[in-house]
Parts: sequence; structure tokens; C-alpha cells
Amino acid sequence: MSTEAAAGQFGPPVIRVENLVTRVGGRVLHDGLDLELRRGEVVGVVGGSGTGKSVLLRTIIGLNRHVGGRIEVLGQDVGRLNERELRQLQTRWGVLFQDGALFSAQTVAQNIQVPMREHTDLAPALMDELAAVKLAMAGLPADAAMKFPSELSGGMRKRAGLARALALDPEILFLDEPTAGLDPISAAQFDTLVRDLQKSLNLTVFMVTHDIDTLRATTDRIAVLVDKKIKVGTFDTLVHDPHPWIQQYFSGVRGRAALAAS
Ligand SMILES: Nc1ncnc2c1ncn2[C@@H]1O[C@H](COP(=O)(O)OP(=O)(O)OP(=O)(O)O)[C@@H](O)[C@H]1O
Repeated sequence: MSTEAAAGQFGPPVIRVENLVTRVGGRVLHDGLDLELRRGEVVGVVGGSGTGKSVLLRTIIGLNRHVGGRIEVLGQDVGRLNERELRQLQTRWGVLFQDGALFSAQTVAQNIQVPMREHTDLAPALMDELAAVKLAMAGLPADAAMKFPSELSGGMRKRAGLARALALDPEILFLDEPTAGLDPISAAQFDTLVRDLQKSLNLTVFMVTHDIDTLRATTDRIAVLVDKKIKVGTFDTLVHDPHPWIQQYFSGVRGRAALAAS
């Protein structure tokens, strides 16, 4: 499928990044970067280590200031929002950070309720019920609610982080390396979960990943971060891109295996 056809089957843009320039630690990481995500699509962001994928995610959600360009999320210019407006907008997306970022001294249920406590004044009993629903959505057993993160496997911790990301019924899900550190079976199960949730909730998903199998299994389009910019394509189009890093990534042994499997 062409990139245009892949984008064309989705709704209006929910994330629009135009001519983005970011500088971190005195270094320009993104320089004239453009990216658009439409409602209901899953876009995977790949690129070499240290190219600024996580920084891009953090910049889009307003945790890093950009020095140039414009970021629009759900129709709002992220760079122009005051703290209160940004907090309001943050209730419309969920984030699964790379390390899960669960609070170790809180149970899984309490972790899932963090965004609810921060952004709503729901009664505790209702928050307990909602946490149970989110746990089930993330494919965790009910008894995981009272466990602490240290009592869970890596895959279960990812699911708990996902349950927390779903706490406020988000429109957009930001996932940073969701399958990193998982064995191949758990990673494949997580891929299926993300795809199922996307479909049932019509989520738009922005996913940073290194995992070529995850890209193949879950994404509609792929955004490659090279030379401080984004090149967007699909598996089928990017395999023909002459850029050396893209060639190496998609036409290497793993890329060929993933393509053959799709
Ligand atoms: N707060 C910060 N202060 C200074 N430098 C930073 C900061 N955050 C990130 N960096 C640097 O910016 C660069 C990009 O980091 P980022 O985490 O976005 O890379 P990445 O593409 O996600 O890499 P990886 O695939 O290895 O996770 C790295 O060199 C990193 O050390």
C-alpha cells in the first residue's frame, strides 16, 4: 500500500508536527521535522539510537520545549498552552513510558488511579471499579490490582503501565518502546493487545520502537527519524528507500524476515 493510501483511510489529523526544531543539552536533535498522525492510525517511530525518538514523544506531549516549528495535538498548539491548558489536554492522551514508570510503593490499582486522582474527583469506590476495568482491558488478572510492581513480571508491568495509560479513556496513546525487554512471546502478545485496543477504542497510537516485528504487526505507517527529520512510509515503500540507515534497517536480516512473514 502507498503511504498516501495508508494515510487516506483514516480520520482527520490529531497530531500535526510542522518544521519542528528541538535542542537538547546544546545539541539540535530535530531540524525541520514534519509528521502527521490521523485519527485511528498506528504510527511506529523508528531510528538509530540517540536520534531523538523519545525526545520527540516528550516534546509532542509538552514535557520538552521546542525551539522552532509548531506542534498541534487535538487541534491545540502545544507550544502556546499555559500550564492549566496543558494539564487539561493531557487528560485526552495516555502515555506508557519506556521504563513503565510505575510507582514502586503503590499497588497496581493505586498506580492506575494516579491520573484519576490528579485530574478528577471521582469517589474512591468508583476509582476501584474503574481500575478493575482498566486492568482487564490490559489483559491482567483481577488479583494483580493489589500487587506491587516488584511482584509482577516484566510483561505484566508493561500491561499495568498500559492500564494506567488507559485510565482516563484517552483518544491518543503514546507508547515508548512498549516491547523492549520482553521475550518474543510476551512481545507478540503485547502487539496483539495494542492492536485490539486500538480497534475497539478507535485510538490513535504513536509508538516509539526498535522492534521490527512490532512494526509489522501493529503499525499502519512508519515514521523513520533520520538526519534530524522524519521520513514516512510503510513496510512496502521503505524497503525501497535508498537512505543507508533505512536500507540497513528494512533490508537487513531481521527486516527481510519480518517482510517475508507479513
Ligand atoms: N534531558 C536531556 N538533557 C540532555 N540530553 C538529553 C536529554 N534527554 C535526551 N538527551 C539526549 O538526546 C539524545 C536523544 O535522546 P532520546 O532518548 O530521544 O533518543 P532515542 O532516539 O529515543 O534513543 P534510544 O533508541 O537509544 O532510546 C541522546 O543523545 C540523549 O542523551
